[in-house]
Parts: sequence; C-alpha cells; structure tokens
Amino acid sequence: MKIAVLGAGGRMGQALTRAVAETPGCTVAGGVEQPGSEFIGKDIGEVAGLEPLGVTITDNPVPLFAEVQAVLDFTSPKATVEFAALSAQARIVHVIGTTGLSDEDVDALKAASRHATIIRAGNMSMGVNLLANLTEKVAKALDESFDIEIVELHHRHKKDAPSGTALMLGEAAAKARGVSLKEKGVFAREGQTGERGEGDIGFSCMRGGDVVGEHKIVFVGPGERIELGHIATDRGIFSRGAVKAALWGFGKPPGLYSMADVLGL
Ligand SMILES: NC(=O)C1=CN([C@@H]2O[C@H](COP(=O)(O)OP(=O)(O)OC[C@H]3O[C@@H](n4cnc5c(N)ncnc54)[C@H](OP(=O)(O)O)[C@@H]3O)[C@@H](O)[C@H]2O)C=CC1
Ligand SMILES: O=C(O)C1=N[C@H](C(=O)O)C[C@H](O)C1
Repeated sequence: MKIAVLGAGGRMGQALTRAVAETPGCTVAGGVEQPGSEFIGKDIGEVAGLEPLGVTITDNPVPLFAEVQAVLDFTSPKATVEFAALSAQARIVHVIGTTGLSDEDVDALKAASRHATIIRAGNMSMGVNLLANLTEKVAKALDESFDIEIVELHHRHKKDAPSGTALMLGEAAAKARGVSLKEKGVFAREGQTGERGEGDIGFSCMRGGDVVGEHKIVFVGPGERIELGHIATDRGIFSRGAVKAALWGFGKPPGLYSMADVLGL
C-alpha cells in the first residue's frame, strides 16, 4: 500500500514515516509540508531519523494524492479540511489525527467522506480507545451523584485545548449519561463560579515540557472516587494506530469511521 505523510516534518509526521517504513506491505510514497517549510526537498527518511528513503518532501500535494492509496494527516485543522477535499477527489483513504477541529471543520470532513474513506480519531492508540470504552461503561453504571472530571497534560507546543483525547473521553461519558457534551461540558473555571452544576463534565488542561500525553477521568462520588487513566510515553502508539487504520480502510466504502471501528471496540 502506497502511503503519503502529510505534515511530514512535524513531531507526529516523523513518527508516522517510521511507522509506515517498518510495516510490511506499506511504502512511504511521499510527504507534504507547507510552501516555505525548511523540510521541502529533504529526504523524508532522513527527516524521520532513518536511512534515506529516496522520497523528497513536497509542497504540492495534488500529484501525490493521485498516486497513493492513503494519506496520514496529523497537521492543523485548516490543512486537514483542505486535504480532505483532495482525498475526496482522489477517492482514497484519509486517516485524520488532527485535533482542535471546529464543528464547521467536522461538517467539511463529513462532506468529503461521501467520496473518501476517512478514519478520524482524537487519539489513535489502542490504550486510549479502550479507555474511552471503559469510561462509557463506568459512566453508565454510576448515577449523577458521581461528578465527572477529566484532566489532561501535554507538551508545551500543543496548540489546542482540551485535547482531542479529553474530548473523546468527555463524549464517551456524555453518551453514557444520555446528555450532550456541548451542554454539560465545563471548559473553564475562574472567580465566583458558583457551585458545581449537577451532571457537569469538567475539563482541566496542563501544558509543559515534553510530555507526550496524559489523561485521567475521575468519577468523584460521595465517600469514594474512581480514577481511570492513560499515559503515553512514545508517539509510536499513535503512528502505529494510524497505519493500522489505513490498512483497515483500504477497500472499505467511503464514509466517516472512527478508531473504535478499526479496533472493533
Ligand atoms: N489523534 C492522535 O492520535 C494524535 C493527534 N495529534 C494531533 O496531530 C496534530 C499535529 O501534532 P504534532 O505533530 O505534535 O504537531 P507539529 O506542529 O509538530 O506537526 C504538524 C506539522 O504539519 C505541518 N503543516 C501544517 N499545515 C500544513 C499544510 N497546509 N500542509 C502541509 N503540512 C502542514 C506543520 O508545518 P508548520 O510547522 O510549518 O506549520 C508541521 O510540520 C495536532 O492536532 C495534534 O493534536 C498528535 C498526536 C496523536
Ligand atoms: O498534540 C498532541 O501531542 C497530542 N494530541 C492528541 C490529543 O489532542 O489528544 C493525542 C495525544 O494526546 C497527543
């Protein structure tokens, strides 16, 4: 399977190149960065810390989309929406890990998924997708006397908050309770906030250093507390998940799929 890495020079881009290169049956067929990027014209293997792969990073995605069967996209919301239109034209598999998408961005992806096979998840690791599954089960078992709080910690370069993973966990809890996260999510607290609202789902975000990603979901009840969590120490868990998603999506009809679909959760 010929796969291109979008945002090939980024933290995840480099991890994705390594994951594709180490997967039997997969070839790194190209990489894309923005015009003006320091990575344009460089060998994608060398950028990822491997031996040269004989493939240079380009700022022109159009011919590449015509040549590959899948693209792995961990870039920015704006770029991802533009790339999704190209995936739809080329009718290929588009694996999206980009987080911080607006509702309008998600609508654009839905439109693109009429022709492209899109697999999108705020976290592509097996561990976090299992955690989301467990979160749903625990939230279903507990009543609203248990307050739900989600805490996340990421590296200093992260641009969006709460993380895509925290939102996934919040959505899982909201689904279990039959409520909308838009209505029950509390994303900031400062000053005279008043008492905690019944059924609120709270988010706290920390940023610092080189932390890959840590998440905790806490169910705080009267006299007891349940904590579920996940700690990522290596971006390989996300990149290997993305390659697994690309292989799973190959030959599937166009549509918008999740990592839970890929993992059968
Ligand atoms: N779902 C998951 O499992 C995971 C998701 N993520 C998400 O992936 C995204 C990227 O994270 P990370 O790798 O840390 O970020 P980086 O900033 O390190 O990488 C993003 C790369 O995409 C490039 N890029 C931006 N716009 C374009 C464009 N139009 N065309 C081509 N390349 C472009 C950036 O270039 P430039 O620097 O020039 O802007 C950069 O090299 C984030 O949204 C993050 O939250 C991260 C880890 C796991
Ligand atoms: O930006 C990151 O680094 C990460 N982003 C994803 C998110 O927003 O949850 C996944 C992971 O936590 C790392």
